[in-house]
Amino acid sequence: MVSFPPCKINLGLNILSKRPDGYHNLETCFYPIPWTDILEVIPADRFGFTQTGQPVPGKAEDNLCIKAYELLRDEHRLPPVKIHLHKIIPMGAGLGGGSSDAAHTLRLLNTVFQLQQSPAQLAGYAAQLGSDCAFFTQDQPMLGEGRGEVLSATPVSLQKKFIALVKPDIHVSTAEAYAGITPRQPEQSLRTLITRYPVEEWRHWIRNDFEATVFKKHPVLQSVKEKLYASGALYASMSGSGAALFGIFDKPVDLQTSFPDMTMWSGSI
Ligand SMILES: C[C@](O)(CO)[C@H](O)COP(=O)(O)OP(=O)(O)OC[C@H]1O[C@@H](n2ccc(N)nc2=O)[C@H](O)[C@@H]1O
Ligand SMILES: Nc1ncnc2c1ncn2[C@@H]1O[C@H](COP(=O)(O)OP(=O)(O)OP(=O)(O)O)[C@@H](O)[C@H]1O
Repeated sequence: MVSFPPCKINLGLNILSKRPDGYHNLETCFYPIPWTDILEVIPADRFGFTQTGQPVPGKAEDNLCIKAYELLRDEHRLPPVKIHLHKIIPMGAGLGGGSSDAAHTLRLLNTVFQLQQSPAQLAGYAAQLGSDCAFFTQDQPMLGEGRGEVLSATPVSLQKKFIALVKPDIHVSTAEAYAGITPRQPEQSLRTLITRYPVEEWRHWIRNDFEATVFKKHPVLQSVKEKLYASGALYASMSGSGAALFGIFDKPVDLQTSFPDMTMWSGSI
């Protein structure tokens, strides 16, 4: 069985406090974007994992698809499977591609072996694999709190808007980005602001707390954000801990000439 794990953008990202377990409490709005990997899981005589597309850094056995399989195998005595991952979503981008692959491996296994796990149960497993993973057990925008795994519905919609994602050739380590942050409590919660104001006013109210430190280290990212606004974006921001940025437009734009050397995705959602 095949699925198409999407990526996410973060509409706002407040890093609220550092926790005793080393993680940070945050507040964000995850929004799914159909820039996808391709993932196949089939029952087999012995376990196998193959990977094409962009090479994933690290050892194959550390791939989050394998970690996801091992988690459910141990809990539900699963038989062997063959997993194939075709990697398209840029890595080190703040787009959560690895997290999405992990969550979608859980979802495929749930379907293929009829495990009857509810979305909430799958989200519980996903949270053991990474803070962003639980979101990818859902197919709709969600507010994320806690370390990102405490999810609640939000009416935010970007339907009829045009989205462009730009990934400069810079890799940002999530752990390193968190290490550079001084947490803060915003005056008003993202949950309130994001529904109170229209997209064109978000730039005055909604921010990504990673931008200050990550832009300082990689000034080209600041210039990409400025170019997105200069091209007519209603709102532009870095996603997660970077290095991808996105712009939200009210009509299709051709940004290929503005960002000739960068990996891009654009479309309506
Ligand atoms: C930046 C975001 O993409 C925003 O959605 C996420 O918070 C990142 O989530 P993720 O990649 O799933 O992160 P994890 O794999 O759980 O953690 C990687 C590292 O990031 C840091 N980390 C992550 C999430 C969080 N809420 N607080 C943290 O401090 C920790 O140092 C952790 O060791
Ligand atoms: N299936 C996978 N796809 C991508 N990366 C994977 C995968 N499995 C393990 N990884 C490891 O996770 C690292 C981060 O990948 P990912 O694409 O999730 O980063 P990201 O876009 O910065 O996401 P996030 O914002 O969730 O940290 C990779 O550099 C790689 O070492």
